[in-house]
Amino acid sequence: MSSSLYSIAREAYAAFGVDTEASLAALARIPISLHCWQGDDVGGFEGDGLTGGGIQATGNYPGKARTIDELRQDLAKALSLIPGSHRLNLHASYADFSGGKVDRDALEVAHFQSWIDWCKTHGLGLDFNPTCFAHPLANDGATLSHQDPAIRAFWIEHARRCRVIGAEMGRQLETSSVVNVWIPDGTKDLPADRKAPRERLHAALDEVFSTRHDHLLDAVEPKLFGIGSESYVVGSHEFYLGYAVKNQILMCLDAGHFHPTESVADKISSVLEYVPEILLHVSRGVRWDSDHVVILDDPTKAIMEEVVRGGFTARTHIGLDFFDASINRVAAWVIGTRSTLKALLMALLEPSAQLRELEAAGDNTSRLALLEEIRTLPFGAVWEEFCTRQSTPTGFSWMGEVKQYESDVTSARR
Ligand SMILES: C[C@H](O)[C@H](O)[C@@H](O)C(=O)CO
Ligand SMILES: [Mn+2]
Repeated sequence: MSSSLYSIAREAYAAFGVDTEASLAALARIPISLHCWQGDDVGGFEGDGLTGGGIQATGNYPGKARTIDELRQDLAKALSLIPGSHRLNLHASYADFSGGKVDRDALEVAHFQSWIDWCKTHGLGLDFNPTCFAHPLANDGATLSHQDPAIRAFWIEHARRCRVIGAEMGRQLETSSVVNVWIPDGTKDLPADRKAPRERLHAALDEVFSTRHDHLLDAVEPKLFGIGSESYVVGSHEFYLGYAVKNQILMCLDAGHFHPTESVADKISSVLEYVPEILLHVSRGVRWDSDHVVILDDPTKAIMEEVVRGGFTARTHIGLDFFDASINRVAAWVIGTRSTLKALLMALLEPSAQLRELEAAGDNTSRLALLEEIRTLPFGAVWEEFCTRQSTPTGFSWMGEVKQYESDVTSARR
């Protein structure tokens, strides 16, 4: 039964022409892809952890997952506290090596079958990523654009295999897998030659993407700068936007990968003019691409407003990309995913028809007034109703469950 608070909220939104029931139904249909790498600080199961390659997890909060079983247990806990039906986003470095370890250019579906089975059991779709970092052959700061053809070939083979694996994940789970290519390639200081690495990357990507697979959605992820690639990133925005448009694949927009004064929200309708679909990496950069846990902040709200206002929900794949090792990792997943969902729900509760009418009539005064007025509508009651209907904890009560889990499970990990 709906709460009396929700009934009041429903009336309040109805006064603005908003049907909260339709918004709740729409939210329930939007999956968020939870990134496995928040659970263990991007460590993976190859044994070497996060080394080299342009990303960095900071913090040493106790209790990180050390094995596949622990990571799955933590993910299941987080998912039980997040309303809705979601997906898992897996990196290749999280392969199941129980049958024997292989290098990345020899990975096969068999190394991910237990993940596919786990996702099936938990009703999750599965997305995938080649891992082109934290590997001796990535230590030069170059992978797919490496000047050594043998090293380039290694990474081409890895990415090619990841697409085969992703397609099989999509086939078995009956929901296409988004396979996103991000590479750390770039230089710390000013390069003498910006052109040659980009030519090599272009040719390498053409090899990676040369085979068509069903049940697979290819995505490429650009970046402004990274650790060790402060002066030059081979896979820049212009590079990948051109590549995605030319090949009609997905462009990944990571909220931390632009200059801090740029609006990622503003890019969505531009990019979707030219590519069929996009992948979002919802993140929170603090001064730089720091990958802080997503919160209900203005940039996140603006991104979701654009997705909803543009009618882009079916063409947008929403993934998370943060890794904070300084707080409870299960809580980090829950905070970031619930905040992303809240931003989406807020966008779905906008009186969009009224706002468009005012804009079309040139009444920009009323448009601004209305946008300000709806900020104080009783959003919280609609969110709580969503949590209740999805049988997940309302309010702050989920944190008690994380604390209990910490004391029962993760605190014993050393
Ligand atoms: C682990 C991810 O692939 C990585 O975070 C990438 O998506 C990225 O954003 C690198 O800055
Ligand atoms: Mn990213």
